[in-house]
Amino acid sequence: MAAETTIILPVRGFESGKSRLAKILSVQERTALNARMFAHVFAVAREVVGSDACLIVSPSQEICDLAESVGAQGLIEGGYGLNAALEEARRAVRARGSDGILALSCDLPLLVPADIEALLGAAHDVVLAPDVEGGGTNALLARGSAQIAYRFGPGSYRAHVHEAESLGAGVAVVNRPGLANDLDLPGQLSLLNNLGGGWQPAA
Ligand SMILES: Nc1nc2c(ncn2[C@@H]2O[C@H](COP(=O)(O)OP(=O)(O)OP(=O)(O)O)[C@@H](O)[C@H]2O)c(=O)[nH]1
Ligand SMILES: O=C(O)[C@H](O)COP(=O)(O)O
Repeated sequence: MAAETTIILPVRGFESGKSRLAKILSVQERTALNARMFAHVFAVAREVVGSDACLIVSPSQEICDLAESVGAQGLIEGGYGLNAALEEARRAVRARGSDGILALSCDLPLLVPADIEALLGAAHDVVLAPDVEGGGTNALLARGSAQIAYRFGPGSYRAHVHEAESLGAGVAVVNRPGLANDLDLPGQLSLLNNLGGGWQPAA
């Protein structure tokens, strides 16, 4: 039977992601950091919906192989950035009949299962989790025919609200620490204290 909600996890190659941290972390350190954050978010997603309701979209064969080794679906993207990758993933998910599609960022060190459950429990067609500043979108759940265009990039939260309003879809907003605190900048590295070791910068 098709899953009620499928979670799409978009992830850049571990070596290339989090380029805004390149001034303070080496490529090896950023690789470890990205791998650690992905492992965390993926584990939480699997705990809530199960591996077979997770689709990882990435330019990295290694990451897709990793996803498939634990029963999730891996999809290699065509290479045109985050929004295009998510659209490709959404087509794949819809082809298998899932009703709800949750696009979830993989840079959320504080994420816990109750965060995803809060998104799934919101009774609206479009459910958004903005970042702490209200600029970006860290999670976007769209149900049924309310499949709004992905507008990730600067100001994406307002853009997603606008897309939903244009479609006449009801919007719920979920504000929780685990969803709002994405890690982008050096000043946010302390968020990683929530995770175990494996990413620490060299002394
Ligand atoms: N598949 C895929 N995922 C992406 C792409 N760009 C960003 N992501 C993922 O989208 C989520 C949010 O991305 P950002 O906060 O922009 O992270 P980032 O691109 O690694 O960070 P910067 O390089 O500092 O901009 C993370 O899970 C990223 O891995 C892309 O082109 N393709
Ligand atoms: O809304 C977005 O585009 C993504 O969450 C990434 O935003 P960020 O680069 O501010 O993390």
